[in-house]
Amino acid sequence: MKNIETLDWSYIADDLHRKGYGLMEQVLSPSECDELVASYHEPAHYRKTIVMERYRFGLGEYRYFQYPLPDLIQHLRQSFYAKLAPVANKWMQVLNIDQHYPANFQDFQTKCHEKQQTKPTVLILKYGEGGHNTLHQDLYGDLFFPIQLVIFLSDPEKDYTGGEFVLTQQTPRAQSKAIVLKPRKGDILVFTTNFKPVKGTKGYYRVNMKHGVSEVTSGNRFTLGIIFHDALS
Ligand SMILES: O=C(O)CCC(=O)C(=O)O
Ligand SMILES: [Fe+2]
Repeated sequence: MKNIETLDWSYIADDLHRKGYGLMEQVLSPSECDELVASYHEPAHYRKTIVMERYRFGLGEYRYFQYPLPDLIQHLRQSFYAKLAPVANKWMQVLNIDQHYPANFQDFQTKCHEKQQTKPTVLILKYGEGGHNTLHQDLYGDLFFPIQLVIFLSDPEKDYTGGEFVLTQQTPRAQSKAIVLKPRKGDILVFTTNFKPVKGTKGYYRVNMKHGVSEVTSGNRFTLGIIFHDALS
């Protein structure tokens, strides 16, 4: 894994402010990705498996990790949080929302626990042919962090086809804009969980964002999602 400290954080912060997402290329090595994919089949890591069609979330399956998280994931969650908290705080400030995110992850987690949000939300997702994920937002209680990550564990065109990552951006009183991305294995996509500020003529306003995955047309696609807030259940 690349050293998180040496990634270009000012570039990512800029992209998040401007577009609501930013891509960090080749952060995990192919073997780290393969190990995570292999761990999908070790039930001891997980607290719950969700068959997506049962809830009409799409077609595919995902598993929520159990605490303690594997070291690599815990490290990514803590170190990305610390880099992203200033961006989140800036968003809340310009939107006049009374929410301050502590500088370090442990303190944020304590705030989640105080709201009974104690269950880990980190998940690994698997989509086969026909698999897809309907547009959604990952909110798991009142307290949420407005930015999250997806780590791409499979190679587009080699391991699967189709399966683009889709973001929609909904400006008040307008139709949604779609953004379609196809990151490579080992890339980390950082994106908005529910809304981001946009500067208008009379100050900042909110645009809502959702994300999902278009249909996988062949092969298998695995991703790892890191959401920073914990869940009520
Ligand atoms: O599989 C994907 O690319 C999206 C996963 C997702 O919705 C998430 O991690 O929150
Ligand atoms: Fe999601």
